[in-house]
Amino acid sequence: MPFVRISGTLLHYRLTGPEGAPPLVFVNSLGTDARIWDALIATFSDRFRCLSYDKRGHGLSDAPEGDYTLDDHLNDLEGLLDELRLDEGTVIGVSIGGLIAQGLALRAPHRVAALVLCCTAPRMGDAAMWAARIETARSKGLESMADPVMERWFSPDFRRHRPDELAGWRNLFLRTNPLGYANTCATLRDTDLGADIAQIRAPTLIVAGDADLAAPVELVRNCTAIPGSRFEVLDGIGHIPSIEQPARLADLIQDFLKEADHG
Ligand SMILES: O=C(O)CC1=CCC(=O)O1
Repeated sequence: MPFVRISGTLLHYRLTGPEGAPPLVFVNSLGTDARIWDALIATFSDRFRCLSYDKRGHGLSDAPEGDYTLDDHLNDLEGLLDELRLDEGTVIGVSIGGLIAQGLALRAPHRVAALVLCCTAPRMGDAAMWAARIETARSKGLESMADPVMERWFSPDFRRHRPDELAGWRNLFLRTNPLGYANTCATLRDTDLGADIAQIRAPTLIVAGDADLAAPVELVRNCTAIPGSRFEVLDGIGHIPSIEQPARLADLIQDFLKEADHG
């Protein structure tokens, strides 16, 4: 069954690939669900055990009431890994998913063989910006945000040339539970790992997109405080490289895993 209850919260997950193969764990961004990883997982699931899940407040997972903390997300992820008996893996996160990945590497380093941080930073946005988004989501829902969010997620080229995909991902955003969305914005409002990430010892690949308006290249560069990390910029790509250019992202991850001796 692709559902599991962690401390009362129902989480939806997908697990593919050979049993016993090295795990890849995928963590989604705000306003999306596990489907953003499908194309990438298709290229890895012949030789890796691939876990993706809808983080709380998103997709088919529960959207509990109240502001979510980084620890809530980490408890969910560690609970899921325990339940599926995945002791250690490469954790690949985008945006808030990358923040959760950094949090896991700090809280449970033994579980993180390597990190892939896409379009993320130790601190994203500021408190006032997240407070405004929380207020809008709670009082009016997500409709009024959909167009600006698509501009932040996707490059101008993607929006111009791939209108059906744009419409589909917009639908995904609009079908997100507004309260789950707002409660997740609270995690972003309250989390700053800037003083901590220099302690991370996992081999780390950092990926930015030069057309990303949500996490501009210079913001993502803050992740390079992780010692020994490798920083790559994908040209012409927005905030969700696993959707816009999964093959280019897969190549970067494959090279990195080989170098880190995990592939
Ligand atoms: O601005 C957006 O909606 C994109 C985003 C910020 C944090 C996250 O996970 O996605």
